[in-house]
Amino acid sequence: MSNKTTGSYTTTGRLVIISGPSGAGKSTVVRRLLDECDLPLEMSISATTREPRAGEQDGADYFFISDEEFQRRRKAGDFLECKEVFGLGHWYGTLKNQVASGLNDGKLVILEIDVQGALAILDQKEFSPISLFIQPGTMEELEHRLRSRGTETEQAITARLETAGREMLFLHRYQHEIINDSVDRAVSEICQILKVQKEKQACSKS
Ligand SMILES: Nc1nc2c(ncn2[C@@H]2O[C@H](COP(=O)(O)OP(=O)(O)O)[C@@H](O)[C@H]2O)c(=O)[nH]1
Ligand SMILES: Nc1ncnc2c1ncn2[C@@H]1O[C@H](COP(=O)(O)OP(=O)(O)O)[C@@H](O)[C@H]1O
Repeated sequence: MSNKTTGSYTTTGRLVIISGPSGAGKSTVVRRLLDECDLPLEMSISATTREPRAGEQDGADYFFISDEEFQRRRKAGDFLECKEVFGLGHWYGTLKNQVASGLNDGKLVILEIDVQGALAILDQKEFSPISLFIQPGTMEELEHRLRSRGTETEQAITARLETAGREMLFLHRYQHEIINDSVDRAVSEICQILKVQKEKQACSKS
């Protein structure tokens, strides 16, 4: 991942940060984007210490690992960024080895991560990620989506809603705001933004 001569990250690929409140529809939109957007996209699979939900697969949705393993890998420097999200004791982190080959191969490597993690990457000068903040329209809609998804306890829903209020304050740090009131529209807007960025990058190299 690190360019041996300059010590900086290679610029052939690009990180794409997709974040925003839990329940805004990030996973739904990213899944569709990977299927429908005609660009060299690659998903970075994060590690987490939370329990898998019904239907989630290790190595596809996340690498589900123990607290001990997570902290061991954290100390070993395996993460590009990692955070305890929602204050419920669950850690999430972007693994360096998940982004390295994609960046070297010129891919747009998608990081679906929380706002703290996004800010940590935006603060690292060696990256110039494309950053998108997905939001649901209203807090009422967010709560409705979290409840109807049916995956969280009441405590987890409350933590997500409280965190959402704080996350909205960082919207200005992102290049693009996507209001996900229609998945079709959100997917096509994001695909269009990524195409424009990819074109710009190609032009600046030629
Ligand atoms: N900082 C960071 N956040 C992550 C990472 N992977 C996932 N997240 C975020 O952790 C939060 C919780 O994710 P998850 O438990 O899957 O719940 P959901 O957002 O309600 O679907 C979401 O905001 C994710 O975007 C990661 O590698 N790093
Ligand atoms: N535009 C939308 N309109 C209505 N429901 C949506 C929309 N996008 C996502 N959802 C639903 O909202 C819930 C949360 O979406 P999800 O993708 O899991 O959010 P996140 O990954 O941001 O936590 C899911 O039940 C999903 O089907």
